[in-house]
Amino acid sequence: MAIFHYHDGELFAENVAVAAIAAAHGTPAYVYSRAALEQHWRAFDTAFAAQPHLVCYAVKANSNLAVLNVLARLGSGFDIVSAGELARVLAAGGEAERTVFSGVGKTAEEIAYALTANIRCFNVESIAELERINHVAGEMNKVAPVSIRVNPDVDAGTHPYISTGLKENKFGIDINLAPAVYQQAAAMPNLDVVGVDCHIGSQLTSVTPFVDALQRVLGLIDTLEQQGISIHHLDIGGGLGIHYKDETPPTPAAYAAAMQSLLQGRSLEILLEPGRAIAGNAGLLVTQVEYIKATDERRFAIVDAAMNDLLRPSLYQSWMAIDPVQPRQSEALNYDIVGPVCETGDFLGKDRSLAIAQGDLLAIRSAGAYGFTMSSNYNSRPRAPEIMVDGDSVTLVRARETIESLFANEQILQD
Ligand SMILES: Cc1ncc(COP(=O)(O)O)c(C=O)c1O
Ligand SMILES: N[C@@H](CCCC[NH3+])C(=O)O
Repeated sequence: MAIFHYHDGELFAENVAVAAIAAAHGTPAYVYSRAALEQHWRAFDTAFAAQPHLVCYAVKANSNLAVLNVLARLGSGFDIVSAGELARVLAAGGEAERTVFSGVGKTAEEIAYALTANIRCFNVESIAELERINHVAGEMNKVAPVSIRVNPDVDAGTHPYISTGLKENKFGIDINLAPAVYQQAAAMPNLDVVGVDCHIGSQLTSVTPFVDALQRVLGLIDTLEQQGISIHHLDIGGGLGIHYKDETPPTPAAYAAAMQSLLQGRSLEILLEPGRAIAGNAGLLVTQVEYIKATDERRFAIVDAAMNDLLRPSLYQSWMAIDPVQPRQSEALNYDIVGPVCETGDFLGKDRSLAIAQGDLLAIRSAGAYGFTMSSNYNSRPRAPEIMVDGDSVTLVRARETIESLFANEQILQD
């Protein structure tokens, strides 16, 4: 049985009617499925079972403590990009020793915090960052485990805003320059070179760019071996796409098979950093139609969720499925699904054929990744609650923000 499915004419999350969740917690609201999170994480873990590996879930996709805790209980590692994400992992019961620290802009404070926590590895993105980590580790009398994120100059074939492995992107170190940078790193007294890292982009729907990148990275590892630098782990990043509309991304098993065909005979531990493929289709955003408004040009369904709740359609023109929670039999008409925010770009879907009326609930699908984590308070809108379904049980895992909390840290001048 699909985890989000229709039964008796209404949408369910596991064994719970989405309309019942909306009635209890209001809208807009994020709804996650524990079973889906577990199933998606296990799909990666099982696919790579043939070799030493660690699935390091990319926290940025969905960093709710309950989500991180569900994955930590399975033995997940984590990929973080800030001190805040590390603090979340630790608060959720995850282990720093199973956590890698990515990102181009780590501050000295973040590096010190990660070293104190005993992080598994820093994925380093520049020479200046290597120098900073070496310096901070030295001051703390520590040796920092590092791997260098290399940029293999591979076209991931995805949206330009989420492609990261091209020379023109800010990420990583040019793979052609990497041997010299590894020599520099190896000579720094407070660094321990343990790995190579590569992440080429997000929402990839073909294995070809992954395979191309892996071939280049394995060539680098061979070069490094010849230069006396031995590599313990290879972090192949995240990026595997999901089904939003008509994509047919490779399954984790197909992805693993393609990668493993190149890895045979090598004694490398493989680290993975999937985010979207674990959390994306484990969540939806439920929203209510506030008004129907027709002009000469278009028909709008104005809903109570907006770009501040779910930015992907506005930011990337992403298409996300929008389904009625309790479908009607009436005639379907074309609607633009828009929010109350004062921006023309505030839309969740355009030209959608739907049979709906004022007051109806809609589910925006595939919203478990890069949904809540990219939300904001724009237009002074409190952030939506997050709710985890587990079989028959429903837990509010983050309460709806209150209006007072929006300005609790502000103050007015005294005179
Ligand atoms: C370094 C790094 N690792 C992992 C991820 C997770 O990517 P995805 O959610 O596409 O699997 C990202 C985001 O693209 C990233 O920048
Ligand atoms: N936020 C993006 C993905 C960015 C990946 C982060 N490295 C999305 O929603 O598709």
